Amino acid sequence: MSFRTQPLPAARLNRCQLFGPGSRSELFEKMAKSAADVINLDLEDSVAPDDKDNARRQIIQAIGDVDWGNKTLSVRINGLDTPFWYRDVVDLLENASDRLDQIMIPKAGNASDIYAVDALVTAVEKAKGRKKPIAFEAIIETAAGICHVEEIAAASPRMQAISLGAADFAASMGMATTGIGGTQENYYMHHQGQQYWSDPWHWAQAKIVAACRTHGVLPVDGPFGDFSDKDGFRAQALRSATLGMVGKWAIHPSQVALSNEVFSPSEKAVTEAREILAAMDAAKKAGAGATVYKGRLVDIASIKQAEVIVRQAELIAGNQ
Ligand SMILES: CC(=O)SCCNC(=O)CCNC(=O)[C@H](O)C(C)(C)COP(=O)(O)OP(=O)(O)OC[C@H]1O[C@@H](n2cnc3c(N)ncnc32)[C@H](O)[C@@H]1OP(=O)(O)O
Ligand SMILES: O=CC(=O)O
Ligand SMILES: [Mg+2]
Repeated sequence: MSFRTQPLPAARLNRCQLFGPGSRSELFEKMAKSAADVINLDLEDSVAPDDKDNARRQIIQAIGDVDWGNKTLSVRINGLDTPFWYRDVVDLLENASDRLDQIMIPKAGNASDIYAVDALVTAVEKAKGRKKPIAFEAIIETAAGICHVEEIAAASPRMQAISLGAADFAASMGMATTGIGGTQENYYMHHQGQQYWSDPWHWAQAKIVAACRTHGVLPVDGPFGDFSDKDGFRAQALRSATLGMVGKWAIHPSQVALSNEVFSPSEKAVTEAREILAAMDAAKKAGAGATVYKGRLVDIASIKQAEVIVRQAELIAGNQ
C-alpha cells in the first residue's frame, strides 16, 4: 500500500485506434469519417523507405485540411534507430496545424527514448510558439521495451497511452510465429489427450497495464493482423478489456465496430454498476462497509470497480 493515490489517465475515449499508411492519402477522409476514437496516421512500418518524404508531406497537409471531428489525431513517427524520426518530429511540429494532438513513438526501449523525443518536441514547440502541447503515446514492441515499461510510462508528463505491438514484439522476443496477435497454434497445454490453448500475450499485457495504471497512462492493445477473423479479434479484445486495457488498434476498417463494441460497457454492466453503487450507498447510511447484492458480497472495493464502468459509460455519453 502506498500513500500516493493512483493517478487517473486522460479523460478521453480510446476504444479504437484506426491506422492507415501516410502514403495512402485516399484513405484519410475515410479514416476521419470512421467511428474510431483515435486516428493514427503512419509514417513508420506501413510506409516504404522511399516514400517517407511524400507520406510526411501528405500527413501534414491532411492534418490541416481534413475534418477530423472530435477524434484524437496522432501520427506514428519512425523509430529512434532510423534516420527518419527527427525529420518526422521537426517537419510535423514546424508545419502541421494545431489540430495534431499526439505523436506515437514506436519501439520505445527505455525512458531516454521518450526523453529524446520530448527534448526535440519541446524545442520546436517553443521555437514555433505552438500553444497546444503535443501528447505522447508509445508502443512496447521490443524485449527492451517490456523490460523498461514502467520507466517509459513515467518518462514524461506528455505520456498518455501505451500500446502492445504484437508483431515487432514477437520478432524481438524471437517468438516462433508470423501471426500478429491472437491465438497461436503451438501455445497450448496438453492434458489427457486434449489441447488447451493459452495466451502468449497475457504476461506482456498485464505488465503494460500495471505500468500504465501506476502512472496514469491509458493501456491499449495493438494490432490483430487477420482482419478476416472477427471471432478471433473479439476474443483477443475481450481478454484485453478484462485485463484493464481501454481499447485496441484497427488495421482495417472492419475492426472498428468490433473494438468499439468490446470496449464500451454493455447496458447490463452499467445498470449493475449503478445498482452496486446504490447498494453501497444504502450500506454506508446503515453504517456498514459491506452488503449483499444479487447474492454476492459487495464492499468498499466494489465501489471502485463499479466506478470504472460508470466513468467509461459517462465518457461515452459525453462524446455523443
Ligand atoms: C504491425 C503494424 O505496425 S500495424 C500498423 C501499421 N499498418 C497499417 O497502418 C495498415 C493499415 N491498413 C491498410 O493499409 C489496409 O487496410 C490493408 C493494406 C490491410 C488492406 O487494404 P485494402 O486492400 O485497400 O483493403 P480493402 O480492399 O479490404 O478495403 C475496403 C475498404 O476500406 C478502405 N480502407 C482500407 N484500409 C483502410 C484504413 N486503414 N482506413 C480507412 N479505410 C480503409 C478501402 O479504401 C476500401 O474502401 P472502399 O470500399 O470505399 O473502396
Ligand atoms: O507496430 C505494431 C506491431 O505490432 O509491431
Ligand atoms: Mg511495430
